[in-house]
Amino acid sequence: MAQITLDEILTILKEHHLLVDSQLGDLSLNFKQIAYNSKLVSGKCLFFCKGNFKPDYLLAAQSQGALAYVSEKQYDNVVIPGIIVTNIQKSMSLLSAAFFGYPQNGLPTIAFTGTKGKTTSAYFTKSILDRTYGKKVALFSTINTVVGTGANDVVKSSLTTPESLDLFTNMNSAVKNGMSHLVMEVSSQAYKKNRVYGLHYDVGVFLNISPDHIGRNEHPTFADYLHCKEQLLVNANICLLNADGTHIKDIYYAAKATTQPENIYIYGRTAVVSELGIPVDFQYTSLEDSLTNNKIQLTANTDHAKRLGIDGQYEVGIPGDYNEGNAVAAAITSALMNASVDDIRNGLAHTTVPGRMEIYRSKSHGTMYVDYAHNYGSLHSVLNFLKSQAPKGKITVITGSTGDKGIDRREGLGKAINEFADQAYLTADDPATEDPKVIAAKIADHIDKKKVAVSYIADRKTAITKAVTESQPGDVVLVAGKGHDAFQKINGQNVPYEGDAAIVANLVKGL
Ligand SMILES: CC(=O)N[C@H]1[C@@H](OP(=O)(O)OP(=O)(O)OC[C@H]2O[C@@H](n3ccc(=O)[nH]c3=O)[C@H](O)[C@@H]2O)O[C@H](CO)[C@@H](O)[C@@H]1O[C@H](C)C(=O)N[C@@H](C)C(=O)N[C@H](CCC(=O)O)C(=O)O
Ligand SMILES: Nc1ncnc2c1ncn2[C@@H]1O[C@H](COP(=O)(O)OP(=O)(O)OP(=O)(O)O)[C@@H](O)[C@H]1O
Repeated sequence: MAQITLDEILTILKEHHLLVDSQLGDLSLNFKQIAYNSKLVSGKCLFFCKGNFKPDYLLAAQSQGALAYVSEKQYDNVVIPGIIVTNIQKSMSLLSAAFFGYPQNGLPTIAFTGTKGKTTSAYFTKSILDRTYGKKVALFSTINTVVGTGANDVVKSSLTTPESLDLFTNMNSAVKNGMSHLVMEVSSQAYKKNRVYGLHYDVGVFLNISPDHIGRNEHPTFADYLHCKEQLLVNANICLLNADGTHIKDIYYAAKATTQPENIYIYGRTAVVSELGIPVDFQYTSLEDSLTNNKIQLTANTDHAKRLGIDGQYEVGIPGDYNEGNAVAAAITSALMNASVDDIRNGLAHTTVPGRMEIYRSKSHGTMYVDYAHNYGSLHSVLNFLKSQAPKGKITVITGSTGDKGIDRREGLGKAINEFADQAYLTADDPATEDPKVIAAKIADHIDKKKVAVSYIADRKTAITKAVTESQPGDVVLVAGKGHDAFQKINGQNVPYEGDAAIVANLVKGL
């Protein structure tokens, strides 16, 4: 049973130079529960005070049975003793891992980071490894959290990378449920907020980086964003890097600082990483690239890459040329986890990811795509691909941009629409406390209206319906940004929303 003594807590905190003061005396005191939300406290609990915390929460935790609290400051409104630390997030992560007996030791873990492609690559990898390990692969992704094989072991995720205490709770469940591996996404925020502090991965994959998540509540600068993402490599035994992205020099040096070159693998479309003057370990080329799928040739160039024995041709079941790179990352990662070539082949050919390049065909209208693209990098990639595949069709984009975060996305979405679309219906996408019409106007500021017809339709479903029903054979309609999200975030509330995919699926039935 999970538990932790005061002795162990203080030792860990001292070792990591986190302990300021402890008001507890009895070192054998044993905590049977840990929590950071007062609503979840039951008996013999160690309670963490973190984030936008109010003293009343601690009072509530005390009345529910908390024995002590960990905090960066002392609270005088309670009688239970405090353990005062310099960093609550780091402390919570280390103590959560210890409380559950370090579940990561029983669960080989593959972690993906990158501005784009984390979810897709994680799904490709799970699809392959599930074939090798009898569907026993746990998954912590933006979409779902999978900790076992039963229906109740799959839940919708609320964050890309969970809060540390939840992360180790889920890892512990996965181990208890007999899962063989964990595939997880690690966001830059996870490092910024120390949600994965102290966690080491068997394989860490760096997919790409482009400006995103910079602004209030996220990263102050691009350098900070890059630094946070690179922490994944510092904490991985084997590093896998994409040579085709930007900042490869920084990324490679970050990997090399803590990992032997023998355990670093680089993949890319060209034979040499020009910025570094070294060969890629794996080179891939596109053999086919259509609106429905891709075919790639994968070739190992270096000795340690050749040892994995995965040279060959692979079909990739999700369209979009950028998904070829995601598939290659998953193939190499899975080979490192001993997947066979057959499992890689079948896994890549038969993966679907909810809300990522989902295709809906109509009989007498255009072809509709529902995709999660919501910044410049992703919308550019998707539209570039769709335009190359349907050069004569009219391309209509329905999108909005989130309120209260990712402000720079508005310019990026406008630019990508301007480059490739013929028409845009701007609408709401999680406006939070902002006016979606004002957000749409910011996107529209970066679109040349002489080139692209732009209008604002407040209701997202109305905008989608108009675009889909107006489309003609050969046209492409891209509904971008929300995928299967079943809510719109408005003024702190999750307001129920049918979801882009459900709306489009229903519409095409009658067309
Ligand atoms: C800025 C930030 O990182 N905030 C995160 C943080 O919030 P917080 O610590 O301030 O917690 P809070 O929810 O404000 O509440 C304060 C504390 O009071 C406690 N409480 C609250 C009410 C009560 O009655 N009793 C009580 O004890 C809460 O449990 C909490 O511990 O911890 C919360 C979970 O415990 C997160 O939900 C929340 O993420 C915010 C909402 C969020 O969405 N962040 C985004 C930017 C994010 O992290 N995104 C990345 C993906 C980015 C990417 O795509 O790359 C992600 O990993 O998801
Ligand atoms: N390697 C890639 N390069 C550029 N764009 C990509 C790549 N992979 C996916 N995309 C685009 O980004 C969107 C999101 O993909 P995915 O969910 O796999 O990425 P993510 O890193 O998990 O994203 P997010 O951080 O937004 O959750 C896709 O729907 C697609 O439009």
